[in-house]
Amino acid sequence: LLVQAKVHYHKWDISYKFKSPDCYKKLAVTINGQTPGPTINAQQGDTIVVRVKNSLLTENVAIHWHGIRQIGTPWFDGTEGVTQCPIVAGDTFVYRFVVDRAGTYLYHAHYGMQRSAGLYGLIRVAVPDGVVEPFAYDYDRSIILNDWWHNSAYEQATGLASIPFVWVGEPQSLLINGRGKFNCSLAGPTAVCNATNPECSPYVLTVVPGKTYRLRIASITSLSALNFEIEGHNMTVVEADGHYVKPFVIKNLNIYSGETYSVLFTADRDPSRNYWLAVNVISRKPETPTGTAVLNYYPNHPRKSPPTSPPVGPLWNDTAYRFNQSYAIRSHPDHVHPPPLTSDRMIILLNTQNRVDGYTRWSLNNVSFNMPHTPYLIALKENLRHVFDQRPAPETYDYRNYDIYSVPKNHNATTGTSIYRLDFNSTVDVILQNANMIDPNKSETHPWHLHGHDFWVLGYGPGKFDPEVQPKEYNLVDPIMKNTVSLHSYGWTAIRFRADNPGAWAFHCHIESHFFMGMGIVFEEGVDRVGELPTSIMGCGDSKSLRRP
Ligand SMILES: O=C1O[C@H]([C@@H](O)CO)C(O)=C1O
Repeated sequence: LLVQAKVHYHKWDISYKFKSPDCYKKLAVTINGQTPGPTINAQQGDTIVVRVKNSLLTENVAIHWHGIRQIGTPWFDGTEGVTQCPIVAGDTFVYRFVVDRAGTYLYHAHYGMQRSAGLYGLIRVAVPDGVVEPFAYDYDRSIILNDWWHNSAYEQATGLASIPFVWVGEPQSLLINGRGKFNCSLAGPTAVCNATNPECSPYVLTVVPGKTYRLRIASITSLSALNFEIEGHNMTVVEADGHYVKPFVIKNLNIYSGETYSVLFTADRDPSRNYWLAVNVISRKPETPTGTAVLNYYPNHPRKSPPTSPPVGPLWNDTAYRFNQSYAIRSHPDHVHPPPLTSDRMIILLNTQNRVDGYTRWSLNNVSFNMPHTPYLIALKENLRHVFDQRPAPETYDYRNYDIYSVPKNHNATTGTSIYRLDFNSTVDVILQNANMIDPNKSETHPWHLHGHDFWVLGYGPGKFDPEVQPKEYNLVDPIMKNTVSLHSYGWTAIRFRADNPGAWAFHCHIESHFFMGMGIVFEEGVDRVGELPTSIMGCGDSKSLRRP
């Protein structure tokens, strides 16, 4: 039987609109007038075509399809500066790619700090007809989590790139499916804040007593690590970043920016009342109120407030709690993709906060990433060698002598444009090593996202990674595959992947401001195998002359 893969056509108009997702009116980047944008629904093997019209008037845009590997279409990854030139104001750009694996994914802006302005949404890919998932449920629902600021992404970016440095600070609100609640009495005299605006009425998830729900939960926060809890209901985790998980039961879920999970829960509590869905900030000292939505037991009134106060989540600084949930995630026994038992290369990346010429930056092995504005993919394929530093980026750091628990002895670093060139089809290990920041007694959590691949998560641990010791404890039996993984405070995380997808791929901290401040690198593999680049990705920097109509 030949099953015809479908092609889904979407027409998106990107524009600024006044929005009040948390009751406070501000400018947001919207898709067809909405933030979050429309959900893309498809089936494994389908093709997605998105015709993006940039109607921002004075601002460029690019859209990344987060978790979609872009096999054979590295030019449609949507990463400005790496895989394409920005889509300039007034232009239309067509993305076309295959969603080759069922699961829950995201899309979002990948240009400057634009994502923080509201351009984001979900991609839900169903299994092929006749394929049965390793768990059962009655209904399938989505939850997209975000953090929200009242100043603009421009103001934030300018502060981060200024001397003196102006940090973005904690978000004003946490949003569940694009809705939050700011306390309007705290809004300044010139602000427009209306607590009864229907745009900021809480999201309501209505459930039928006795039924089991699959919740696809995604976090697209700009800064915050979150903890998600359904008051009074345990959850069973079954999927992470598009891979089936050995089911495990939790009271609440730690979710880092760029991660997606599916959890199951059954509406089996006292049906005479409603309950809270709650998100709380973890791993940074919370200054943002709990984000809430309503779990509405049918037939109670959806606006009937739960009689309790919302869950407050775990202690924000309980690092052991977060490590333990990370350790608990294993591949589903019937869906293990065993990793190669050895690797060809080990890259160790020390993550530090630094100063470069007085600016506050983040670095890997003392190099802070500076994106050239001729995209790497074009520079590599067309052999434009002057576009970026051709010397290899640093492979490791002085791990024998570096004290990860102290403020750096010398916090000065340099900026760089060099990349990591990988042998095609080789197996690569990357060790992320966390450390103390410039201020004493401070090491934050960083969610790292790899484009173009899934990786095996071989291990996490507190303290310093020693290449002679920790690899002996890797999980080579049933490690989960992911595209985003957390690096915990003062800890290390080890991942392994096959460099089998020709292209140029970003690997970076998913905290919007941290990537902006240089916390990322680029991998290249098999670029000689990349087919002819579409000229639609060209036109900026040194690719100007390459763009043909
Ligand atoms: O990059 C950052 O800067 C601040 C702080 O270190 C200085 O204000 C913070 O928490 C970051 O993650």
